[in-house]
Amino acid sequence: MGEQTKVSARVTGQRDGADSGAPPVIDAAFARWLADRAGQELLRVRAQMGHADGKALKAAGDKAAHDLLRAELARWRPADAVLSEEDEHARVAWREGEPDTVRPDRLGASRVWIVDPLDGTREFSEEGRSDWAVHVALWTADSSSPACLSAGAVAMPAQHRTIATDNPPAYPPMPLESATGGAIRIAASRTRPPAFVTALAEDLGAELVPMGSAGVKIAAVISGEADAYVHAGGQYEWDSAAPVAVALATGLHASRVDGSPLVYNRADPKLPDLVVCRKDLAPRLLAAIGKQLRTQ
Ligand SMILES: Nc1ncnc2c1ncn2[C@@H]1O[C@H](COP(=O)(O)O)[C@@H](OP(=O)(O)O)[C@H]1O
Ligand SMILES: [Mg+2]
Repeated sequence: MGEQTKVSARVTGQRDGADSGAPPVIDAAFARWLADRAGQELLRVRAQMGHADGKALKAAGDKAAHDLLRAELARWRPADAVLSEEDEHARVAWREGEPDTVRPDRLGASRVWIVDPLDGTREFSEEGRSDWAVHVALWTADSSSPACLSAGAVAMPAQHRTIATDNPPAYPPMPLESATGGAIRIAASRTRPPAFVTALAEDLGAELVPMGSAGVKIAAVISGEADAYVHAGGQYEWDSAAPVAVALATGLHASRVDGSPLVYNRADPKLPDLVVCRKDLAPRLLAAIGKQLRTQ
């Protein structure tokens, strides 16, 4: 009891000390703290620059959030590797047979932070839109967590909310409209939806809900505003790692569109498709997607 009290006091003390710069020691709470910090920085950049030059705003936001995440990870988790969308060589795949000198250090690491400093970059640059997010996930080689994602946080600062694995939202999401007879609501990209998504919606009698940011769409499934998120045609590990960590922690289904598992920290960071939904909906949705893929 005494030891327990001491540990909680230390953790609480560090959390309380966030203003003085000390973040939580527990990875999931640290992920939330970090995503929130980057989110506040993005709000500051947006307020300071305004929306007159969207291209400059996107570049400034990406850089500010990336620099903050990089600096805080180097300071508080110096032994861990990082895979970030904004790193120069992040999109380049390392292949068997290439010299070890070009192998990214994350491939031999046991702990890798997979971060997207600004997901929904396009929406960030558009005035009045709140569908953009900061993603912070921790991949751990020996983790018993699904997909080896041992922590994750998605901050949606313009919506004043953050979801994270330190306090995963309840399952199942409410309201269960599709489970009670309403049409299934499928969240999909506003600008690059899967080629088959309209035909899929027609087949299922589903309603499409266009939104920006993979994190925001998965958060919509977690909160019950949508029943599923379906994506195909291109994406990278950082676009889904953090929200998938939270979705899996709440008990939702998350997989590739062919039903195979999502795998992170691979040599090639491309992870072009996924589906996130309630477990009871997964068999029906995957069967309908399979039908579309076969007719493409
Ligand atoms: N066909 C594609 N190829 C590569 N990346 C894609 C893609 N479709 C979506 N994405 C990425 O997935 C994220 C969510 O997309 P969307 O908002 O369209 O749903 C975005 O990340 P970024 O904003 O971090 O670049 C976007 O770039
Ligand atoms: Mg992204």
